[in-house]
Amino acid sequence: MKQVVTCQEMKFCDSYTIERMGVPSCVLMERAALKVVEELEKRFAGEYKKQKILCVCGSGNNGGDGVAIARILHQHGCQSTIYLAGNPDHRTEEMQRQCQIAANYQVPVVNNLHSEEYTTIVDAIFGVGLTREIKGEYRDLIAELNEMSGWKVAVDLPSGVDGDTGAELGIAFHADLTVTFAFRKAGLCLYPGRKLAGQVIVADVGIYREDGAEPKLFSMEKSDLRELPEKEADGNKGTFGKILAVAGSSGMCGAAFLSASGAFATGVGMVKIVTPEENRIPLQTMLPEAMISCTDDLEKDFDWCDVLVIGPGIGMTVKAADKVQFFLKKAKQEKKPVVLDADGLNLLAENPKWKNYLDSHVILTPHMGEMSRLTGKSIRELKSDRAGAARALAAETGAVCVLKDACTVTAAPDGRAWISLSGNAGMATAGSGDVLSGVLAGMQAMYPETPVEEKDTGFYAALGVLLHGAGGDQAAVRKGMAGMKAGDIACGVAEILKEQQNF
Ligand SMILES: NC(=O)C1=CN([C@@H]2O[C@H](COP(=O)(O)OP(=O)(O)OC[C@H]3O[C@@H](n4cnc5c(N)ncnc54)[C@H](O)[C@@H]3O)[C@@H](O)[C@H]2O)[C@@H](O)CC1
Ligand SMILES: [K+]
Repeated sequence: MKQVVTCQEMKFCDSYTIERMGVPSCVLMERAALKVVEELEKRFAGEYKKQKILCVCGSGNNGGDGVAIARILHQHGCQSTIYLAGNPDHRTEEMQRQCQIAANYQVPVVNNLHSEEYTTIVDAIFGVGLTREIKGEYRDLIAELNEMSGWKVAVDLPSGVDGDTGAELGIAFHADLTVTFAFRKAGLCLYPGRKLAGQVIVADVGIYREDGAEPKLFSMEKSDLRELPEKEADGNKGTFGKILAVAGSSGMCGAAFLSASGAFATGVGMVKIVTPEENRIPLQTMLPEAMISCTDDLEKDFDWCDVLVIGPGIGMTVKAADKVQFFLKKAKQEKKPVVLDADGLNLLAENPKWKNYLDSHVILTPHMGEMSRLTGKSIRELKSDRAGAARALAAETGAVCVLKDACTVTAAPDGRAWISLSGNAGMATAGSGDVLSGVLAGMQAMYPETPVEEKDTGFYAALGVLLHGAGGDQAAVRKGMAGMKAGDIACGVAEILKEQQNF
């Protein structure tokens, strides 16, 4: 789990290091430039002298980094060239200093992008200082750079990417590699910024969080799966968790099957599916390991379980609504963990009073459409700030919000949020969310000894999202992104957990 920062937080860390700790700004810039040069030279390897590198620099400190990069490459014997964009009168003090040093070393400066064919283009136009939509000259410049051939490297952020939301502010540089400084910026984790950045390297330039501020935003990578608890050697099917999946309706038993499969993949002891009678035979045939309950004795089913999944394929009938309300109410009274998914969320949107049943024991798993119904906001608005939207719903309801999208954000009511870096486009397939609901329930069951009020439900949910994404990546390796189906994700989850075991 790594800290992720907003542009404002990054600027604060910069100025804290410079003003409070007394590290000169030009020292940080030199380190930043050296780190980018190191990455460039790794790639150039033996072909070093043949490289023709164009560093395109803006008038802020991102531009200063670019000029310093060109100068260091020049000193190393590379053919590097500077292109200066923007108004010279707007240059920061650091940028002016870098221009002067580069002039002292006679680093070539061009004012025509096409005076030569370049092997590498370095984008140092805007970094965390980008504040508004890119227009006019800068827009034309970035469009032209995107048309040029050569390896594309962005300094700190691809110019045009909003470092907080990942949005493209008018236009953005399309990078193959982004070397970002000190911390990954949120906009490099969220789409489209994540795609525009290419490979991301976080470089240590000597800027740390030393002000004692609590980090609030994190990225989750596959290596974080080591946080998963080990399976107790002396456990039994009772201690490994009993999941109740309130799922499926007439003609919709697949959702129940997939949700239960997701739960089983995480290693839970038992799964019982509460579903209409007509689903009994298909479910028992497909998944004989699951117990099926088709009675109206909901009280008994509730008492049996440790964790509930409510909603996959349940439909929007009055009967379904009664069931959802019953289980939500009981879970609130008895503090049992709940994953509320799919039609469970649509029913919640239709019954806003049910928000009284929500608390930190509940995980809401809306996709963008369900989130739009729950909040009344348009999908466009939600997509413009995914982390903000997830946090707002968590704060409003007191529940954990897993906002599902190409990059899923999990937010806890206390303001912490986690962005998952696992997963792939092949997971945008029917039933993928049903599997996730079961995986999330399984994650909550992995900590049977911890009372629900002490459980870090948000973090476990974020781990579950990461695991589901890693399972999807595994499925893509085996079946391909086009051919993989939701059931393959559940198998992938089991395989990932197998990798974690020392067996
Ligand atoms: N000493 C420091 O503070 C360090 C800064 N570093 C670099 O400095 C960058 C931040 O520098 P700055 O704060 O100067 O910001 P930037 O260099 O990112 O850009 C700021 C400039 O762009 C202008 N601008 C913003 N949006 C615009 C738009 N849409 N169209 C036209 N002009 C626009 C601003 O008015 C300002 O002149 C970081 O991303 C990083 O690359 C690194 O060298 C590490 C140390
Ligand atoms: K840049």
